[in-house]
Amino acid sequence: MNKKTVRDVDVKGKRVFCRVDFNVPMENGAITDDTRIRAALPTIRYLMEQGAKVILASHLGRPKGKVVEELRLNAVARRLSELLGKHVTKTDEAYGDAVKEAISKMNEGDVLLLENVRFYPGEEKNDPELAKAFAELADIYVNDAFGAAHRAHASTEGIAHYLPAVAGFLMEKEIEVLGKALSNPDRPFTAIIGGAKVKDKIGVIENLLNKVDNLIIGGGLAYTFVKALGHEIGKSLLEEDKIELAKSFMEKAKEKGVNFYMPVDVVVADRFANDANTKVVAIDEIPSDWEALDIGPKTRELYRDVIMKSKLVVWNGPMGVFEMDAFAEGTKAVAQALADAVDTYSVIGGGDSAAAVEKFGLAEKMDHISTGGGASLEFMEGKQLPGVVALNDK
Ligand SMILES: Nc1ncnc2c1ncn2[C@@H]1O[C@H](COP(=O)(O)OP(=O)(O)OP(=O)(O)O)[C@@H](O)[C@H]1O
Ligand SMILES: O=C(O)[C@H](O)COP(=O)(O)O
Repeated sequence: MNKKTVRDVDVKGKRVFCRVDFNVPMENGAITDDTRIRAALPTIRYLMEQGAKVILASHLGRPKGKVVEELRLNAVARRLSELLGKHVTKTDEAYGDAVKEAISKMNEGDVLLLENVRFYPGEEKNDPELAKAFAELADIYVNDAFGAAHRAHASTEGIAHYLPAVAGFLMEKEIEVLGKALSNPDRPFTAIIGGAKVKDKIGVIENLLNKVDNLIIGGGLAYTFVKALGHEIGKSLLEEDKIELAKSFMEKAKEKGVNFYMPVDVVVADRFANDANTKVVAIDEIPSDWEALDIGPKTRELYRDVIMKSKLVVWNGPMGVFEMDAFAEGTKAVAQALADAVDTYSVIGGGDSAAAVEKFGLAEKMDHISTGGGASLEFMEGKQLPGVVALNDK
């Protein structure tokens, strides 16, 4: 990475504004998955050990510029205190006099967590005044929030214009792993694209078609491709206006010599429910009043085979409705194949695929699980991430 990192600055005794992505899933005020908090620990611990005064900032959810009580970061501060084995002070605001006062009391190695930065309308508007108010709190800016690096917000982009700005370890690792996959991949290089909608994956498929040896399609978006081939897809997900695009992707794959894999069989259901009646049918035999909610056993085997023969696999989006056990087998099979393929470097592109790997207890077996859903998608589309661009060059 051609950007400066925490290793390139002297943080001893300095106030460091460190943007992290603590946008964790919560249920009834409790954190249900603390992966993103754990992922930021190496940077936080490093800053503490180097004698910095660590001021952490994050968003949580989408409060749209207003205070939303359930989206305060109090539970996050408690969890972080437990993980660090050290009290983390939490302020009820993200800038201003009370915050400055709290920071003035910090000793070297102390950690303070600011309130949800999205409680302020200026955050998402990247308001320079808010960016300046954040910058006033610190001497150095560290961005370790890869998950929010695709957002040009005051705490992810704006602030970098007013302070020395460097990347944290998580940001560095994410950019290096995903960057290598796109610029210098070990081959055969396979991308597995699933999830709900073609619309969300257009850019990724377009970009990856120029880079991969194999492109595997699964999930709800596969059925627009199946339809494009002229098959009946019953009540399966369809984006009518993307059929032509799906055709053009398949043509482009042929031109480029990319092996394009689609489901050969599927699990169909008579309704969208875990206890629906289900059966496995060939891809050209989907009954008109049923919907395909998972890839079938032959497809699982085919995809496993491709994964096993690959040196690098990037996976984004589930193969079926994995939240329901009845339609989780396809996603599980892909996760299991990646876990079994010890010579294959596996990169999980965040979001639902990361949640699925976690759910199946296979997270430890993956080489890299991105903490960014949208951010890793945009990166794989070949876009520049504003939160990275704004950091100081080496
Ligand atoms: N065949 C299918 N029919 C309907 N829904 C499906 C099907 N296959 C997968 N899904 C649903 O797609 C959803 C995931 O799609 P989405 O595009 O949000 O995933 P993603 O690419 O992992 O996104 P993100 O990374 O932003 O979380 C899951 O909730 C899953 O249930
Ligand atoms: O969960 C994420 O993908 C990041 O935290 C960014 O959140 P956002 O999509 O609300 O900007």
